[in-house]
Amino acid sequence: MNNLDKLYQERGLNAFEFSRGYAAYLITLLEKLDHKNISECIRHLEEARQNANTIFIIGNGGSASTASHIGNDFGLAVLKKSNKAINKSYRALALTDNISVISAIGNDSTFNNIFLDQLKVHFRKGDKLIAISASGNSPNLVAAAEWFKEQGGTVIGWLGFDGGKLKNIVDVPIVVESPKGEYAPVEDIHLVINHIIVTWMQYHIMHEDGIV
Ligand SMILES: O=C(CO)[C@@H](O)[C@H](O)[C@H](O)[C@H](O)COP(=O)(O)O
Repeated sequence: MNNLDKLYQERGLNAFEFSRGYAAYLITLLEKLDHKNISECIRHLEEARQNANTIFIIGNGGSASTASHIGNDFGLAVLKKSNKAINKSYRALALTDNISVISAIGNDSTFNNIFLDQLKVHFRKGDKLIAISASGNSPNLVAAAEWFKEQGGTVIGWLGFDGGKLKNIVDVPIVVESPKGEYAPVEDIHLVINHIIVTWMQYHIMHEDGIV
């Protein structure tokens, strides 16, 4: 039984109490956030921005939507706040968004290659990869991360539970440590990490541009 099972089953909570208990539990996980590795992640993103490299983002299911969200925020949310004439935004690309390419790879090859094959097309030296996975064990992410590292690229993992296989593959693991199977809080906190990073980037670039 994980913590959410316990919250509902052992305490027999109604919706109001469950909502309050879920929020309180999220706070306990947020308090354990790995700020050292979040700042290390930002250091790699900055390096990519300074050198005009691309940051690829990948994930399945709920984490695919987080990848799309990051692709939007790292690029456009940052551009919005900076001096558009200079355009110092991050070159961020979610590989979850082209259904034509994903369905072709899945249909013609194997679903395990949906990110790997896209990376084979787009990867350039100096690029970075963010792999988002609650379990850390999705085979298509593991295959993409291993190949990316073989090319000399840096891989950052936004992970959950015990970090899974990806924890030992990636260069920078940000693990929302939690009982196996507790997807919802891990996915919630990955979005919080996105917003921490994006908000910091916005201030950082506005500072560079002399706006703040
Ligand atoms: O959103 C959820 C669960 O909250 C699901 O869609 C979940 O993301 C999918 O089962 C994924 O395939 C899980 O993959 P991963 O995060 O463990 O790599």
